[in-house]
Amino acid sequence: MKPIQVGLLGIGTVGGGVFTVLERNQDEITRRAGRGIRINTVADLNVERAKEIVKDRAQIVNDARAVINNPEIDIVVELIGGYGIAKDLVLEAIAAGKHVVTANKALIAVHGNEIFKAAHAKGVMVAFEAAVAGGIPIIKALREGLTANRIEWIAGIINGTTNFILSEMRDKGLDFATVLKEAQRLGYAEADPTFDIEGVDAAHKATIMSAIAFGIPMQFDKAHIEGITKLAAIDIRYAEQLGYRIKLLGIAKKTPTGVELRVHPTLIPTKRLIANVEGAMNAVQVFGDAVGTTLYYGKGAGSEPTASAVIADLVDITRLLSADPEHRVPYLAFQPDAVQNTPVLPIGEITTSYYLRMRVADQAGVLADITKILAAHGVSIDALLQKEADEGESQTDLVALTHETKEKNMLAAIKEIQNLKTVDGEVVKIRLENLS
Ligand SMILES: NC(=O)c1ccc[n+]([C@@H]2O[C@H](COP(=O)([O-])OP(=O)(O)OC[C@H]3O[C@@H](n4cnc5c(N)ncnc54)[C@H](O)[C@@H]3O)[C@@H](O)[C@H]2O)c1
Ligand SMILES: N[C@@H](CCO)C(=O)O
Ligand code: NA
Repeated sequence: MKPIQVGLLGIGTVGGGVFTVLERNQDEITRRAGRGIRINTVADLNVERAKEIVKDRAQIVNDARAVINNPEIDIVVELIGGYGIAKDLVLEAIAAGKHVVTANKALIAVHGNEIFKAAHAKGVMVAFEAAVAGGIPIIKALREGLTANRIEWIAGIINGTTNFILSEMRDKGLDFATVLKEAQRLGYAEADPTFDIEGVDAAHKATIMSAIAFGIPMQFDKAHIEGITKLAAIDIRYAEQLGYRIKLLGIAKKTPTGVELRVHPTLIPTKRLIANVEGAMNAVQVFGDAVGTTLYYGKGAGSEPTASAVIADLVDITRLLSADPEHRVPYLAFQPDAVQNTPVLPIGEITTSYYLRMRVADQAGVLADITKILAAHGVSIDALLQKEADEGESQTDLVALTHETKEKNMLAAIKEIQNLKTVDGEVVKIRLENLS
């Protein structure tokens, strides 16, 4: 089948990521979508910069309307940002019968009601997973995974810039202005960083989540918004002493009389998982009456993490356009004819790190014998812990952490180590995963 044709409006940070990831993973994405997804045309005011990424693999134009008016294009992806020209272009794309994907939280939070009305009238889809918490699939979780629940509340660290500022101020004692500059340098901040530090960006995202969780229109103008600019370092320290951490939270809560929609610095008990979300990471905690608490964590910004969410929307739309139910909701997430017979590896072939504990003679040369055996099997040591032998004992515990190695190499090394006269009994082996 002919690939679905996509027009990309804006190839900056996110657009560049979309182009790159779509190309890099095109085989896997096609196996999931049931159809190729091809960027037909890219529109950007900066054609020269666009060329550096696109080369000759798609058409490049400087006029976004040339994309919207192109009858070949099925889906328009808006990655320009802001509520100005982006709003006009999205409405025009809808009027032209295109499905729309956007990462633009400001646009959806402020003009979403109008946009959805137009899309409904035209029978087209508008998807915006990238607009909230970037790469974290929180829209999908709320819209699909949690549909059995009455959602009672949502609380999220949904602005990476401010979380980075608060973490760095606390851990390194740096001042606000220095850390904000660093956040801008790292590309976390909005074009206008007051949106980040004054809580506006978080309020855009909280507004979108409240609408999806409670089935209400977007009401950004009703959100209560406080940023972190008035937060004093002394209060961060006092809160720590009392067992709390201060985070900028976006909160949406259903009450019998209405919905709370608010963004402000908030004390959270330090022992909560979400209190330990540091740096530019995002996390959203959702409480549903049936499921209880669920927590979603990941990168809320950046080129490829955000592209990950944009492309997921492209796959969703491509699947939904399929006439055949089996292709719309593939049982194994990959299309039935694209499931591959990749083998599950026997345990000897897996790769991991290890914690090893052995009982060894407390004498010179033992450690050298053991490290020699490990090296001969290609196992390298990450850390060693050798306890002093207890009073009157001739043996002691030796504990080692290894770098990653194949299990069969580890087992061969352990067998030889156990054969050493200076090693007593079996080597205790526990696998270690860094999960970073
Ligand atoms: N950067 C992130 O981490 C991130 C994360 C989540 C959501 N978003 C959202 O994604 C959107 C894009 O953000 P970005 O960081 O990629 O911005 P960016 O500034 O890097 O890219 C925007 C691109 O649009 C182009 N552009 C501007 N006006 C145009 C016009 N009239 N026609 C065609 N092209 C035009 C610019 O030349 C630029 O290349 C924004 O809505 C932003 O809020 C960004
Ligand atoms: N400026 C935003 C980018 C992602 O939406 C942030 O810091 O989280
Ligand atoms: Na998301």
